[in-house]
Amino acid sequence: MSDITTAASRRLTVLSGQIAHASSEPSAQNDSGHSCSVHLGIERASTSENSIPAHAPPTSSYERIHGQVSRRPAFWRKIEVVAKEQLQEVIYEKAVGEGIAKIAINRPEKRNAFTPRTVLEMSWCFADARDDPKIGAIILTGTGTQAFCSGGDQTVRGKGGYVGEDNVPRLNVLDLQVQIRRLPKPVVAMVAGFAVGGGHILHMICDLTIAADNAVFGQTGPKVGSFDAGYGSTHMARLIGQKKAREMWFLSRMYNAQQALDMGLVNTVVPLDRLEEETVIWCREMLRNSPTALRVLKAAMNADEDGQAGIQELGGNATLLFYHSEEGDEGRQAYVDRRAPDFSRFPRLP
Ligand SMILES: CC(C)(COP(=O)(O)OP(=O)(O)OC[C@H]1O[C@@H](n2cnc3c(N)ncnc32)[C@H](O)[C@@H]1OP(=O)(O)O)[C@@H](O)C(=O)NCCC(=O)NCCSC(=O)c1cc(O)c2ccccc2c1O
Repeated sequence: MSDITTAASRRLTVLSGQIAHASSEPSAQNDSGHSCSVHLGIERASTSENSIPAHAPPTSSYERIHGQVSRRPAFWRKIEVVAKEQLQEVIYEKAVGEGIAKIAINRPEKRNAFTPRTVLEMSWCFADARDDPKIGAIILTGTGTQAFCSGGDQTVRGKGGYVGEDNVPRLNVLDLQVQIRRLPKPVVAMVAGFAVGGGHILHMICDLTIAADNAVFGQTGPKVGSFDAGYGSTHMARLIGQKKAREMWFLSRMYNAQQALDMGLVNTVVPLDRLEEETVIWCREMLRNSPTALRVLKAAMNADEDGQAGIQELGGNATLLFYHSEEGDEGRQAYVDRRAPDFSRFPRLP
């Protein structure tokens, strides 16, 4: 696809989102029995001249079967204690009756800048969401509408990193980046306001980014004496291309939501007051799909970038699936039975 076509199709993503949400959509019964309007989850390739209204009847069996998810608001249950610790700088919630977790940096007075403690708390929440078999999608966000995250809190930055209660200087957000990447469930950044510095890197690490129309993106490191020469630069170059990545870091400018969409930094842009609604819809669409398919796809896309560490992650998925098979179990059972394994009944697939 040419750059022009790509940019045009990205614009259409915004447009079709607006059409879908602005139109008077049909009502449907949701899973809790309440009346709700529905979202046609399939983008139609169309121009603005001949666009099909989103409330038109489904045109294919695929659309009829898969096209709609509920757009009722999620109902969140707050979790105050994680890893036996009271959360102080993060709000952690799970949606009642559906597999979505939400982790929000809660330092709005600092534009959600993170300290080592914030990062540690996020890490506990991600670990909890990973281990909870009911959770299939995780939202990362910041509280308030002014910032997703403004990166490391510069007031606690010491010579060797950011300093917390234990006085040890850390760059522990790097471990968090790896944790999010390795997490075998989709992580969605829900961005309102500023996503800058280390906060910009966090959204890039997430699998998807839903941006509000007030979102602002940028790298500030070269202005504040910092840089991320890991995923923050190399993954960015894969996302938006070498020239744009160098521009973003070398000039340290800010970019609005439409510019971010045009660059391929975000997946879609929606009005601020519909940010959570749209993010939840994207999560619900993913939750309908095969968790194993999503898991292995994420690992494959990581493996393409992550060298041996990526192959290890992808290989771990192969082992996990193999353990579920009779062939894999025959080896284990033979060991336990103190006999030689008999793999003769398993086909040598072409
Ligand atoms: C984000 C802003 C552009 C917002 O500007 P705005 O005008 O809307 O708001 P204020 O500037 O008035 O901010 C309100 C309030 O918040 C405080 N604040 C904001 N951001 C931070 C921050 N990052 N650290 C500390 N405090 C912050 C601000 O001081 C105000 O407080 P008052 O007391 O005065 O009310 C703008 O705020 C801005 O530019 N912020 C700084 C962005 C930044 O440079 N971030 C750090 C980049 S470096 C980084 O994040 C980083 C972290 C790592 O852990 C790394 C690890 C490894 C390698 C690299 C790393 C790295 O680069």
